[in-house]
Amino acid sequence: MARLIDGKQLSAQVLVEVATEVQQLKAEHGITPALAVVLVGDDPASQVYVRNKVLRAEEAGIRSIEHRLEADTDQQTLNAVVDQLNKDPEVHGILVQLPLPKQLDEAQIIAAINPAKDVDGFHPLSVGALASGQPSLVPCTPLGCMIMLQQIHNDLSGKHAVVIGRSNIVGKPMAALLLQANCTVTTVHSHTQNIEALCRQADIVVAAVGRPELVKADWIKTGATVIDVGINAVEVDGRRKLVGDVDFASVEPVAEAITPVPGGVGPMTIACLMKNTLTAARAQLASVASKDIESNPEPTAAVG
Ligand SMILES: Nc1nc(=O)c2c([nH]1)NC[C@@H]1CN(c3ccc(C(=O)N[C@@H](CCC(=O)O)C(=O)O)cc3)C=[N+]21
Repeated sequence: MARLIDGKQLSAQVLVEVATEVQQLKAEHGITPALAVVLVGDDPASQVYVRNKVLRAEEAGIRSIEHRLEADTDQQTLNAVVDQLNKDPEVHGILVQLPLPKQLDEAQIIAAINPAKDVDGFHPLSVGALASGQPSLVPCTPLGCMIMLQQIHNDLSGKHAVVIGRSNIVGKPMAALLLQANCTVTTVHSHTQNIEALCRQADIVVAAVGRPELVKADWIKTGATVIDVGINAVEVDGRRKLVGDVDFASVEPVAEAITPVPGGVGPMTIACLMKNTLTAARAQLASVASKDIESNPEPTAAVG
């Protein structure tokens, strides 16, 4: 029996920590961290995400702002919304829900977000900072996965981690974080030969491809840790149900530890979004303070 890494419980712990620090920021500086979410159209996965996000923000004491735009919104209109949020000193985090309707240029919008408010960690500056080991806002899902892994491994040094999938939002930043934690990292994807054999060498498998129950028991080394990022809606006997990228029933007996779906990585993603909003609010406070010092320098002592 594998140890179950309970994302519901662990995310609740993360949220309590965030809530405590949010209260501190309010008490000491009179600042309420605020997170703005921009949702264009009505993608069903994004709807679930927005609903859960509003609930968790409330629990954390974070102010939450929603901008819902029509599915046929044009680039200029979306840019104007982002620009207004960029300039608003009372907004600390901005998240534009992906995927966007196809008339919109995702890369352009992401690059238009003020990097200081980039709580998704998708801005090119955030991506570059993570890749080069500079402090940055880290994408929420990979950050949540790292917190889950820390429950199982005190030290990830020297572990072989196989990341299945190379998306900008999960696979690539996940690989960067594992590398930062001194893992040996292999990223496998649709063009990889012998995926199963590579996975079987892994101490840690992170599955993030969006293919229902792709990873089977014979892909997994006995005693490996398995993190399942997939959230796939499938029909079983005419009912909609959520399954991961891992065939949980068959893999669970082989693994040392495994995350469930639902109740695994999903809730951690949302908790990390709150964590990033707090981090962004603090950094913005510090940056305002340093600008004040620049514009009002201490009078220099008269010499002589
Ligand atoms: N810019 C951007 N950043 C995102 O991070 C982002 C996005 N766009 N667009 C949509 C996807 C989807 N996503 C989810 C996160 C958590 C759950 C989640 O908490 N799921 C629950 C179950 C949800 C349910 O009740 O059905 C769970 O896994 O237990 C779901 C979906 C983040 N996304």
